[in-house]
Amino acid sequence: MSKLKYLSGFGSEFSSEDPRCPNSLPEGQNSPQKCPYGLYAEQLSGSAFTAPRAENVRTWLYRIRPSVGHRPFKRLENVNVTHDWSETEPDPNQLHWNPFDLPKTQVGIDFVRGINTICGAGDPRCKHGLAIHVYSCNVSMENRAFYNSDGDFLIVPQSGDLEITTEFGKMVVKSNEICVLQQGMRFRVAISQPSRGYILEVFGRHFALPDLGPIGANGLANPRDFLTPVAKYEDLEGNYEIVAKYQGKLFVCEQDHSPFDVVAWHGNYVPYKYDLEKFMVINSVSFDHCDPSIFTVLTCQSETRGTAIADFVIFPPRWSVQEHTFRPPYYHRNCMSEFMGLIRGEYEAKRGGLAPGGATLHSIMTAHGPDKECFGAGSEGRLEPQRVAEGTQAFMFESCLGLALTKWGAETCQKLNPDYYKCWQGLKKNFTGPVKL
Ligand SMILES: O=C(O)Cc1cc(O)ccc1O
Ligand SMILES: [Fe+2]
Repeated sequence: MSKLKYLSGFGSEFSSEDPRCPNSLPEGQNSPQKCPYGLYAEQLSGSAFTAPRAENVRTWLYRIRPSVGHRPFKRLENVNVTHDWSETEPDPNQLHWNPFDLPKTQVGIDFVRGINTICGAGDPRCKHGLAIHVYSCNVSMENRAFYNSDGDFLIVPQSGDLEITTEFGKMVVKSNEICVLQQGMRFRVAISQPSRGYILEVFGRHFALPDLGPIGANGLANPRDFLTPVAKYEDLEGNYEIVAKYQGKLFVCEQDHSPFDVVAWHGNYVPYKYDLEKFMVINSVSFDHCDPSIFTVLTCQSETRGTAIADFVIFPPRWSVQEHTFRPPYYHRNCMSEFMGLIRGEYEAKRGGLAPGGATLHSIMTAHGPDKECFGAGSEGRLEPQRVAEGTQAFMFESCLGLALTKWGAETCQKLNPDYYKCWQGLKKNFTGPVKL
């Protein structure tokens, strides 16, 4: 496939026309009596009409047919997507999942069928909460599109590239890149090999770049490195399925044409992708271990100041130079929930304890931190400047909410490691005792 073009920027007002139809965007107004090329105008609203200007997001789509021309939705059964947070009993233990399986069956499982909810909290009806899923698929979505009424998907591919066709155009998202498909945006995922990854879903609020405070105007994830597709329509007749995620359940309907028929669009409510290698890492160059919030790529804020429904945080390769410091992550008990995954390599606080495609969950106030080996190496090693996490990429979904496990996450997947707690056993007492008088 030829190299795709993208628009660069975060939160920008963009406009895009498929080059096959020059001047397809109406000039000077959104809804002319007749749109150029006989297109239909349709607005996709991502915020209340009356949201403050800084948070007001919407896009105008100029399409061959309006989205409304579909037949009725019916429930799609036998899926592992759920927002029923009462399926299992609460569990305050440290949890560790071995890598989730790629589909084991000869039967084709596409991206939508391959979504399995692991844990979450809250309710999309109240526009408050989140869900964490993994996906695992072995075929492309054919004549099938998906949209999420409940919130936004932040997708973290772990293995396998995703070629994502959206109403706005196409984007290819590789491992070590992420993408965000916001509420309501229709998309289709094509793959060229069995593929697996993680999904962070937030209900009713959008991801934003974190404030930089005294860091200044630049750093962490820079806005220009976020890429949005350019308009590219298909004019295809034939049976097409639209799958909707609505109030935590999946529904499917049919229509007689491709929904990817947007010839031109303009607005600030768009899908985007980001290459994690572009992250400008900031850290202590003197002493002590900074809190991992310095590695926040995107945040979805709650109504409580500075407190996230979900932060997406990475642990990228970097130099470690701190003096007279225990450099690895500290021992920790947190008022937030910490779900971690690994894209590649190993996680510094748990070499071998977390494998690519696996996960851990350290829930609210659940004690966690470096394993025995890491503590030993971190307190004895020579503190020269050192590259850490080379060739690796761990990440964390951190949330102020208490997460409940689904039945799939706790049992069906059969990936929970009952021996996880053992990595902290045998942390021995080093106390030298009181001063001898
Ligand atoms: O390893 C973890 O679980 C996440 C984590 C990272 C860090 O840099 C400091 C504390 C912490 O809990
Ligand atoms: Fe922590």
